Amino acid sequence: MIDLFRPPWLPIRIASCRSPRRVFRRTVLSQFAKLATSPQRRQRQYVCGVEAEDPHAYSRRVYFPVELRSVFRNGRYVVLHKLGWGGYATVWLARDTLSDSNVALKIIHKDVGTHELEIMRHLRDSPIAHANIAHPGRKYVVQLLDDFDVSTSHNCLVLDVMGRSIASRAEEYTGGRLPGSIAREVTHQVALGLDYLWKCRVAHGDLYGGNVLFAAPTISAMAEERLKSYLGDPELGAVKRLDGGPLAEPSVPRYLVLPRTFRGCDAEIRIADLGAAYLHDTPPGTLHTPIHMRAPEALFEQPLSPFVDMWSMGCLLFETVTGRSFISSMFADRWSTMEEIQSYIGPPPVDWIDKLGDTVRERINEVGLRNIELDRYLRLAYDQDDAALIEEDEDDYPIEEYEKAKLEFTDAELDALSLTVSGLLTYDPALRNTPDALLRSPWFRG
Ligand SMILES: Nc1ncnc2c1ncn2[C@@H]1O[C@H](COP(=O)(O)OP(=O)(O)OP(=O)(O)O)[C@@H](O)[C@H]1O
Repeated sequence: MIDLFRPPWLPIRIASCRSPRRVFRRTVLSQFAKLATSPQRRQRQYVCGVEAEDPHAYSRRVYFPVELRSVFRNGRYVVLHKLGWGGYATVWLARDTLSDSNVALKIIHKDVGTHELEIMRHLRDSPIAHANIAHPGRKYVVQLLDDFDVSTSHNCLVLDVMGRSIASRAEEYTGGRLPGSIAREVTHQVALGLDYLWKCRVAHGDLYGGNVLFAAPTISAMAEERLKSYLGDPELGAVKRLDGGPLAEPSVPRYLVLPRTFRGCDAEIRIADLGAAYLHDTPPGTLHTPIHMRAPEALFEQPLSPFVDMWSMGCLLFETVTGRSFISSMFADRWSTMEEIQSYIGPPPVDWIDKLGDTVRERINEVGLRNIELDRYLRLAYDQDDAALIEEDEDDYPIEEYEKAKLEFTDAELDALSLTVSGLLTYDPALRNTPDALLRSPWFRG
């Protein structure tokens, strides 16, 4: 039987200074998942020389074709570069000629984008959002600057330009974590942003380090000519047909643009991507949060509530401060996640198990718990002490040394962190702290 608690990466010689588990999961597994589901595997008709979105998605009209210097909204927005792409959207850097600033245009298919637009309009226009306009967390949540129809099938959301995510920035630091003072400040800002969303009756529904981006105020405010020279010439890749024929479909652009990312400023974050957000009184049936940060009620098919965000916040706190994922098993599927959660916070409520099918129930009851208290697990993760984390496996799987992060927090600070995390990582959603209570945690008082 596969031992899900034995990190399978250990026999591999790793010379990286970053956390191997994190790097492996984020890069190799996500690339594998993307490849496995990529339509390019099914039927390839087009190729493109730059690493960018799948050109076939244009052919299927998932993306709207955009070229550099395209203009939108009667000439108000002029496209300068590309910022990225997601499953249903491409995101472009544009000059807002009315406000003389630079913005992000998220051009998204209406089949999925109307929901995100509704939530963002709620945050901009609803009476409850107006009542919270002075909330200190508002500035830490992405704001809708403008929106308009691009075509009958696509919307455009105009957003602030933002920098890299806290997760990708953390990977640049020794030990895969942000410096302590930034980690504390970032988690405080996320908690404030969550409190603002909570008061506006909105749950984010997909909170993880990849959706918390650093703000990029310098880029937003940069004068047009300076920005253009700063950006240089965008790298383009011609879209070609594999059979050598001419591009016949007007929905497929002539070229794709290699996206440009900005580091952003380490002082301020934005909670981004409200594509999975929901109003408190209309929770969804399922979550799309990465499995290793998904609340256990979603894994156990229990009803969802706004408290799923508080579980994700617990995972985010753990990960941002330690540089290690709360769920460490390499293939973080539903099973390994359920099993690993049990080893840190004990078995799930009996009525959750009772509601599962026989096979699932048997498997849950069979799990050999490793039983390591959350507080100890958190400290070992903070110390990046792999030898102690894997205990009995040590002889079988010799550990390669890699450069660890500096220890910056005192014992008392780690006590406060541990208390805060344990107030979020509980099975019963009703026992998790609200953002309001979270903000009173001594962890944030430093
Ligand atoms: N406001 C922004 N400023 C800068 N870059 C952005 C901004 N919004 C999105 N991006 C970039 O574009 C990429 C895709 O955006 P986003 O994730 O919002 O699209 P999506 O289709 O909703 O994605 P997914 O399919 O993952 O849900 C992001 O990974 C990020 O790199």
